[in-house]
Amino acid sequence: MPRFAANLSMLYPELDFLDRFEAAAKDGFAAVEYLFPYAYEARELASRLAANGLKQVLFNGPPGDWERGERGLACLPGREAEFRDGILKAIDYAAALDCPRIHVMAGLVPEGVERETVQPTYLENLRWAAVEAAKAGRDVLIEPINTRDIPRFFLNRQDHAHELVEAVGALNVQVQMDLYHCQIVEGDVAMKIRKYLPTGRVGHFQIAGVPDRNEPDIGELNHPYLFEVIDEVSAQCGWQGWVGCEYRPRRGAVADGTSAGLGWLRGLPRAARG
Ligand SMILES: O=C(O)C(=O)[C@@H](O)CO
Ligand SMILES: [Mg+2]
Repeated sequence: MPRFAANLSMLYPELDFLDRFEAAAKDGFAAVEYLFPYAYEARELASRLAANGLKQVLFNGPPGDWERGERGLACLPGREAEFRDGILKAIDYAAALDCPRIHVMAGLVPEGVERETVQPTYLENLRWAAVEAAKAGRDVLIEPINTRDIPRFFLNRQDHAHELVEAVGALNVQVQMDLYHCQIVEGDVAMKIRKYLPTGRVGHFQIAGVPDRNEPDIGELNHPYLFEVIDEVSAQCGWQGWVGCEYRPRRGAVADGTSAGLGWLRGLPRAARG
């Protein structure tokens, strides 16, 4: 089975953020990811990781003004200086948390502007981020996201993400393949895993039930089958990454907490949470 990381931005909403580390470890996770570390001192987060024997495997660069709806700066002409400051801050956090990857959110295509118009800005920003991250020994990830959840998001499809990674041409730029978004936008998920994982350009997976982003055993995707596909292809190509559990608990959220909804994980053959 693949190795699973708990997404602490979505799992354990019944707990304060800093208490979610212990909860994930108690549920058997060996790794965590979350959206943003910036509201906390890096040393506080590092001590939570260490106290609970957890690895940090992913977080996002600063997204711009999240409360006002911004979802990344990478494709926004005129925001390059802010983008660069954010990437440098993220690299500092990644060093302090010993986190190998940073997800750089693409941002929204401005109203009335064509996607192609902002692509040069996106590529230029990614190239710059790749160089800075490489100096610090980190990978930069880009993630196609569906437009039902984030209308006008610049990057929606796996093929576009892989074209952009090729265009940047840096070994430390990879695709964050979120199977939830992939199913909503384009489907044919198993074949896309088979197509893209052997390229060495997939840095991380994420999962959630489709369509409602709840536990992976709710909805239209057959995750045990997809995990077998990831296992089979990984065995052939040597992929050793993580699968982030990025869903909003439905089964356990109210009565018993997130743990009660983890039956899908406990039920997997040779369940590997770390
Ligand atoms: O929404 C997702 O999917 C993510 O992985 C986030 O990092 C983007 O907000
Ligand atoms: Mg995701």
